[in-house]
Amino acid sequence: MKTIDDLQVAGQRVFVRADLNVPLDGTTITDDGRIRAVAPTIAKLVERGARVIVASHLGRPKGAPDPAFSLAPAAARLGEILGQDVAFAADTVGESARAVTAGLADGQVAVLENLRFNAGETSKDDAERGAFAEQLAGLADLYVGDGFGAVHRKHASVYDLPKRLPHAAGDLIATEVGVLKKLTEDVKRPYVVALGGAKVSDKLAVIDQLIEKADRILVGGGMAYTFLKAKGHEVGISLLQEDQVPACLEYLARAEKRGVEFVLPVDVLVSAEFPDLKTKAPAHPDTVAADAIPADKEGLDIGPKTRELYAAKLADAGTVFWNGPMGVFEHPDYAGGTQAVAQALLDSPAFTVVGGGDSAAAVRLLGFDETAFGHISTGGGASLEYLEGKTLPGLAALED
Ligand SMILES: Nc1ncnc2c1ncn2[C@@H]1O[C@H](COP(=O)(O)OP(=O)(O)O)[C@@H](O)[C@H]1O
Ligand SMILES: O=C(OP(=O)(O)O)[C@H](O)COP(=O)(O)O
Repeated sequence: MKTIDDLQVAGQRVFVRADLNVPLDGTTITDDGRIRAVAPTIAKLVERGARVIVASHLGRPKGAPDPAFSLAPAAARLGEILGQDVAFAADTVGESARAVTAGLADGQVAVLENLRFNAGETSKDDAERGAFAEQLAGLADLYVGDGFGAVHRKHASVYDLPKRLPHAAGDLIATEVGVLKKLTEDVKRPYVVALGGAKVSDKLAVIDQLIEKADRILVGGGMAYTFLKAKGHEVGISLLQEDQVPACLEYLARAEKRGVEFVLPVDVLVSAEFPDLKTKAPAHPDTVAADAIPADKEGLDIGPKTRELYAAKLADAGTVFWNGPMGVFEHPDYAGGTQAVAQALLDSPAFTVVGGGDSAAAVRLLGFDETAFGHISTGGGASLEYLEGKTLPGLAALED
């Protein structure tokens, strides 16, 4: 893979595909880790006299503009971090984007509006994605891929655009790949993978391959309920991927056959309602055994016995990869499971990698020192698919 050092960037319009998909409370960024992670690449390009065009997705808007998913707050934060004005285009490839990018002088930076306001960005149709990539290519001379959190997506700005412009990997991608590569080549055992979070359908599939690589798999967060259902338990109104119940049964059986320890929650915190993340009003959850979730309740965190069990399963690890919060950590009543697992990682002698936008944010928001972990990755799904051994579209496109 070429790096920025292989490109002559002075005076050139350089398109940087970043992952500025940060957690927001309205228009307030609650954790800016992903912006800080890509800022050094942008600063390097600025210093070398490039005209930098930064693009990213934020959230999952439905292919049309939606003010709730505007990148304007992220652009403003990037300006503060860089210590210079950052222009913002009110669209991605329209009149505003053309005017703002054409007006850039050497060393100036612009951020485009959310890529996913355009249906072409995420389209499954190659021609539709290609047409959008052509429009993006018209804005720039060079491409730098540095949105590690999105390299597992076969999207126009990630996969099709680098095929149309001279390209290189940014410094964040180079660092992320360097650390994860070590985890695939030289892993100290026992290798424990902890999975949680809410992107259940995406991430259940990676377990298929992880069974071949890990010694122990701990499942919490929204991921746990499809497994509990597979074991025949009532899961109430918890997050559930019904169509993957048979796959979960197969994973459990295969893990047992291969001697991989598969650990599920033994107790959970439940409530009839999803908590109010804005007011953070007390939620008064009940603690119930994992095989006794009431039909009208939803599991929102792992319970105290599970926290102890998972801490014990992490204590003797040689390597830990953790993606996905153990509960709805954004509310204090459901942050305890995530807090306990983060603390167990710090207490274990293992080399620890925490991956994912929300997982990394959780670690910082719960007050942990991020430098105490081996590596905090900006990508959750991306790291998991890398560790699975999959070819990632956004990395393959940079290698071509
Ligand atoms: N039991 C649960 N039910 C619903 N949502 C959950 C549950 N546990 C965790 N979550 C949510 O998962 C989200 C993060 O999931 P995900 O995006 O998969 O993680 P990451 O960004 O770290 O890869 C958080 O917003 C958290 O509130
Ligand atoms: O937040 C992200 O991934 P993650 O939750 O797996 O860390 C990336 O920005 C990718 O977003 P997507 O899962 O909507 O494609």
